[in-house]
Amino acid sequence: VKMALTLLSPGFRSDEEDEMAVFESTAAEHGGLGRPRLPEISVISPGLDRHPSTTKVKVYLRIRPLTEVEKDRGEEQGCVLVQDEKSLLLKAPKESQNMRNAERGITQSMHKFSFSKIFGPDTTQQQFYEHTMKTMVKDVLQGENRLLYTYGVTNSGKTYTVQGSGREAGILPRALASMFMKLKGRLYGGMDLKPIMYQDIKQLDPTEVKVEESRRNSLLKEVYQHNLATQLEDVDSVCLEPDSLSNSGGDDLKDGVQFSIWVSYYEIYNEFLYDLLDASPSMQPRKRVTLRLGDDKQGNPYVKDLTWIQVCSAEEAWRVLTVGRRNQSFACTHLNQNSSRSHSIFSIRILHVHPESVSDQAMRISELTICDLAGSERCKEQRNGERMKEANNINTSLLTLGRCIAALRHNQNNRSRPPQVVPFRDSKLTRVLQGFFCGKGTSSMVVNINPCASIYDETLQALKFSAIATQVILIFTLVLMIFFCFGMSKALLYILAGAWPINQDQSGLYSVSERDQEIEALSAALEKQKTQSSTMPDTFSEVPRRSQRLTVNSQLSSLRYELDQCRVELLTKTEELAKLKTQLEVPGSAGALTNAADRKLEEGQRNLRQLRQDLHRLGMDLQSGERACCRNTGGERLRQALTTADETLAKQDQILVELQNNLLLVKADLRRKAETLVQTQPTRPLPPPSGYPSAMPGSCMKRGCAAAVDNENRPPEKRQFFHSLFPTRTPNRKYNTRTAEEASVTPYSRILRSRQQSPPPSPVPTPRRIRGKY
Ligand SMILES: Nc1ncnc2c1ncn2[C@@H]1O[C@H](COP(=O)(O)OP(=O)(O)OP(=O)(O)O)[C@@H](O)[C@H]1O
Repeated sequence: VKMALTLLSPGFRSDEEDEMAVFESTAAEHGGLGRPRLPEISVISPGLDRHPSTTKVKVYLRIRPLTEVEKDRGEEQGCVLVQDEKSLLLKAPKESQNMRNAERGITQSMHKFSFSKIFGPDTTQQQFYEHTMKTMVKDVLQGENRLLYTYGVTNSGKTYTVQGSGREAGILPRALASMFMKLKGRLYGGMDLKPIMYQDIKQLDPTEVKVEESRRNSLLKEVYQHNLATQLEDVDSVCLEPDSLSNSGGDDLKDGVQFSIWVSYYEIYNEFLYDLLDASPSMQPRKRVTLRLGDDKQGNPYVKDLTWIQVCSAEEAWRVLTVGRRNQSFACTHLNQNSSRSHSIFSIRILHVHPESVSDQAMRISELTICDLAGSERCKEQRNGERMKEANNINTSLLTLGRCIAALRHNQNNRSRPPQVVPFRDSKLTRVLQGFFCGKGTSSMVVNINPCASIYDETLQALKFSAIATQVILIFTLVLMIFFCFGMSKALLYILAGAWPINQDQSGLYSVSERDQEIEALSAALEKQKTQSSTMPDTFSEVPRRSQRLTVNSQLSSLRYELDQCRVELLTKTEELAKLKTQLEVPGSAGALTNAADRKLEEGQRNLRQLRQDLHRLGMDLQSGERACCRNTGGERLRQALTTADETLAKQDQILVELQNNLLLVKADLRRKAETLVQTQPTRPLPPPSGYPSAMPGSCMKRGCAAAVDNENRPPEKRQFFHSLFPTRTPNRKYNTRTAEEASVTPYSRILRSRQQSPPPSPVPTPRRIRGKY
């Protein structure tokens, strides 16, 4: 932590570092978590005053105390540690997602953030007002434009900060009270001058004045008619505590100038704009008329047909706000019973009137806008479809705001490069606030957080988001805006005439040469833009239609939300990585040593790579060898099976041959016996055995026929086939060449001989059957 603080101290930091989120390794070096690769703390600096004179965005942090309910629940709050008035340390609680990620080495478990000023849980409303809003009120009365917006997770104390609760008035009623206190005796009595459009003033005719009067009266009456609780008992008495009364007079106001105060109040709900001061009695809450955005001749955005009410005291102004609150969209979410589901924007316009002068030019207009943003909340936490849709829209517009601020910051930090398009048109919120980021005035951001451990992950995201909102210097973005709105020539005219619509402080920031450099850079950027625009659709002049925007479904919004969160995360990580890289560079002689070590390491790595390649090759060879071996083994098995089958077949063949030979012998024996019988009984010839061809008695052809039958019963082709397969087998011929004596001693011949006494057998079908089977 000490090292991190050292890094943050202005004396040790480069300009670039100031703009970037940085990391510092601390506890890891002392063996804290034992993860050497990731530093334990991420240090994120959202809005330090690098150049106090040019800083335009102040980022305040307010930590609210635990509510009674949260205390009863035993909520831990040790995860939020205020180190000093500008530094905050977040320590991930055990059960948080962040801690789980840290344990996996994906992120850090501790994050350090810096702010313009941190307000702890004990800060009173009065103290908060003194350090944030008080100067803004003064500036606005001097003719400046100021914006303050609150950002944070739902239930983090945004509405409490802006409006207050009970006797604890927030910055808005305090600002109103302070303003009217300062303007005592300096209010313009008439109602004939009214603010319109972006920042114009209209001279009303008597009829229009009457319309304005009746509108105002009916609105103020509503508080009594509907018995609306004003929430704050008596604005004047509550807000103006003794210390704020000191130096509250309007001594610094210009002589002879009178002031006419007008207020407006509207909300952006689900990307629709609603006038919260529309007092039409027939108006049903569900059938509210949506307001549209328009551009004036200079291209400045404004809310069309917005109700502006002239107020003559802080109390009147507060009543107007009370009526507006009645119309605002609230709902019960799982985190807040009375959660604002819309961004509410309360504007106070001050007309600086010279009663002596009849010319409008002599008049000036300034504005204080306080925007209570809806709370960011994870969509997946919402169980109700309507709440889910709201959360999507809230997150989308908040992230567009973040993208705009990031783009503005990028353009400021990279002036030599072509500027990024600032996506003001991507949401209603950024569109209506655009002026404050582009030259109309300055803005401040209040980040509200709830210290409960159970909401740690959301709080961390909100703080990371706020880290993008750093300094936005007006002049550069104003040049850009004029380029986009009026074109190059007019912008140059503005510059050359020295007629920037900026205040004294800002015009003193840049020298003529710096201005020239900017013009050159911008000219180059414009040229590039022109060439691009010839091939691409014009994204600047085409305003997306509302109907088109409405078609974006909630799933898409959710995805965009996730994506933008990832972008924020990526941005932070990239910056952290850059910082780490610079930290890893070793200076001097130690650097030479490390370089040598690095070279050796590289060499070792090369060798290792080579070894790995070799190993890989060997592995491949081994695999193919194994495959070949498998093939060989299979073939061997097959060969063995074939050999066995061959042997079996050979045995069968032998048996068959033996049987055939025996059969032939039997036949020959039979024939001999038949001949003997014929010789012994010449007058009574025996009939030939059945199955033989018709015997021709006494014919010698019968013997020849027997030889033919012998030949016929032999299967030479089959024997040839087996011979080719098993060349070592004994040729059958050997059996055929046996002598009659040899054959006569075979078992068959013995059987046949023993049968000589029995009736002649009928063996003829047997060889046929064997032959057929064979
Ligand atoms: N500084 C504080 N001191 C005491 N109580 C506070 C403080 N800040 C907030 N609270 C209390 O915390 C609760 C939530 O605050 P609040 O309604 O202002 O939150 P929120 O951020 O506006 O929520 P949402 O975005 O949902 O509207 C309220 O009960 C409020 O009174």
